[in-house]
Amino acid sequence: MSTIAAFYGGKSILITGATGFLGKVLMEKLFRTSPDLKVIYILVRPKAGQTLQQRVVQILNSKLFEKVKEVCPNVHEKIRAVYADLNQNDLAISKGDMQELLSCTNIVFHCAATVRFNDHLRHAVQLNVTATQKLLLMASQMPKLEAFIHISTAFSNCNLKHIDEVIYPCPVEPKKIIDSMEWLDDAIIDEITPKLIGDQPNTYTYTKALGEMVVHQEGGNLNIAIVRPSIVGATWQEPFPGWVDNLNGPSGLIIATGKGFLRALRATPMAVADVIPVDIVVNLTLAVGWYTAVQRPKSTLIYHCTSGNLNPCYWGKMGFQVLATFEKIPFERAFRRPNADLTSNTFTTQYWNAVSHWAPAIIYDFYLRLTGRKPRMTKLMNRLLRTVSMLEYFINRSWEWSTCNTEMLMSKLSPEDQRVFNFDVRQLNWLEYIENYVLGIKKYLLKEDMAGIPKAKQHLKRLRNIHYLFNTALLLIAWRLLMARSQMARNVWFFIVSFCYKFLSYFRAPSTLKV
Ligand SMILES: CCCCCCCCCCCCCCCCCCCCCCCCCCCCCC(=O)SCCNC(=O)CCNC(=O)[C@H](O)C(C)(C)COP(=O)(O)OP(=O)(O)OC[C@H]1O[C@@H](n2cnc3c(N)ncnc32)[C@H](O)[C@@H]1OP(=O)(O)O
Ligand SMILES: NC(=O)C1=CN([C@@H]2O[C@H](COP(=O)(O)OP(=O)(O)OC[C@H]3O[C@@H](n4cnc5c(N)ncnc54)[C@H](OP(=O)(O)O)[C@@H]3O)[C@@H](O)[C@H]2O)C=CC1
Repeated sequence: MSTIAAFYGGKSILITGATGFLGKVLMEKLFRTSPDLKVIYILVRPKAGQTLQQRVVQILNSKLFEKVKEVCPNVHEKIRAVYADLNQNDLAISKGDMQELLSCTNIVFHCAATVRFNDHLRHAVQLNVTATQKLLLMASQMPKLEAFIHISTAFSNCNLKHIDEVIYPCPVEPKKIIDSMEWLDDAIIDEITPKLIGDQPNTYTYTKALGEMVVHQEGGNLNIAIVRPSIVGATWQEPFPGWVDNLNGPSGLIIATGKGFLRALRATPMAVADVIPVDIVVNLTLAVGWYTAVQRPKSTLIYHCTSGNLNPCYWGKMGFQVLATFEKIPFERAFRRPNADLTSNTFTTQYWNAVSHWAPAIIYDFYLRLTGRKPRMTKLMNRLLRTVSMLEYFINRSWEWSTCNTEMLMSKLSPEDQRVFNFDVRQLNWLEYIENYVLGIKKYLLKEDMAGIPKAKQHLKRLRNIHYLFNTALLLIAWRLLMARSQMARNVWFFIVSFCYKFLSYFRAPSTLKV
């Protein structure tokens, strides 16, 4: 019997961000391995016209939860969706709900965050810093609380090259930032944002670092731990390989490449692609929850959930494998054949942008206009290249994260727990993982049918022929223009033609003799 699974039995667990990518997988694993847990409270806001209950039903009816329904048929009775908006000062939790949460909660997993790199600083501070502060205040009033697990990111200190499992000081105190956001207007915040974030690449990593500092400063006597995952990718094994449901991290770019929109990327092939499967993050998080509650470490422990130092994969290899997978499992209705280059300098990037991105988009929009349709490709390309530019920072650098606490925790797990809550990234086979990732994107994100693969392959063949035809026509036109303008080109052409003629005559002569 798994000690960790048994630990969560009978517990009341509070999860923020449970409707997000990580939160859903966390909830799924909890229900699957500890079906006898008492209740999972999730802080949810209504979204996209759906009520809280509709959102919960949608999650429970998804493929991700199929196995859960087998082992925990009354799962819907064990989820309690609590109305909350972490952007509001009081988190918008009703008095009654608040009382229940305060008196019952045993474990808190704080996953909610804004993960957008370009979010306005005020909003990013509100969600990633102020909300964390408010949750800590709530946690300090929970008499039954055993552990508070805060999910941060391995990139919260990405301005450093080597990152230890410690909290690094922030140039400006989080409290001062929180206060200033209350009275500064948006225009002034926009103006000071670059100065405040300093050598951090965006408001996301900056506010996640502030969030950690808040945990450190305001955690008081709480039993807290911080988990820092790197780039969270599709599931590796559980509940099944390749599950993913949003465009974040590599997923969006894999789609853009598979559909033939993205044909070149400024990336360093030998930089480490520190991707970590979401089920590994969840397994570590649950093990951390157990260890923090049971062992009550004297200080706040930080756990790096990264792959680079134990089982590195590189962007070049990853890109190569992604492209190889498209040969076997192509996406439907591609714009062009998937084939992308990693470029390493600004000049070649601009060249490829002009030739491989803008030119086809402009030609296609011209064709759409000619056929009476609305042009859309240049707009899409604009958005894609803006997205790529935001991600470039992370695919042109490598970081070293120490993983002492994570390895220490692994050594404390029983063999059964090491199996059920496996977070040993050394066991991961990247080639297999990437193939399943691409397959997962096709099935769960793009919702494409596997039966359509032969047709998709046929479509790619047609695109390849069009490509060859287009290139041949272009070459002939260029050559014809050159011949018309340059005597030298004409001389070269006649030389080649007469050479070929002589060559052929030489072979024809003996064969005539034989006859
Ligand atoms: C040795 C030599 C070998 C050579 C080998 C050669 C082979 C070469 C082959 C190369 C091919 C390469 C194949 C592909 C391989 C994969 C490459 C992967 C690169 C991945 C890089 C990932 C880096 C991530 C780093 C993360 C570090 C931090 C980790 C965290 O802690 S946070 C979690 C990550 N967070 C995110 O990812 C958020 C990112 N999103 C945003 O910040 C924003 O959404 C935005 C991208 C800035 C855009 O914001 P906007 O305000 O402009 O718009 P909006 O958000 O409304 O979205 C607009 C539309 O764009 C869509 N979209 C959103 N996100 C993405 C995305 N990540 N990718 C693509 N598209 C995205 C969104 O859906 C909107 O679409 P619409 O609804 O249709 O309008
Ligand atoms: N994905 C990644 O690559 C990485 C993620 N992380 C960290 O993991 C955690 C989870 O990330 P991930 O699951 O990918 O992110 P998602 O964007 O998928 O999920 C974010 C969650 O936060 C919730 N949320 C956002 N704003 C509010 C709000 N105002 N009130 C209530 N809830 C809100 C969202 O709810 P709603 O559904 O209503 O929008 C959603 O449940 C974050 O802390 C992130 O920093 C760390 C490293 C990498």
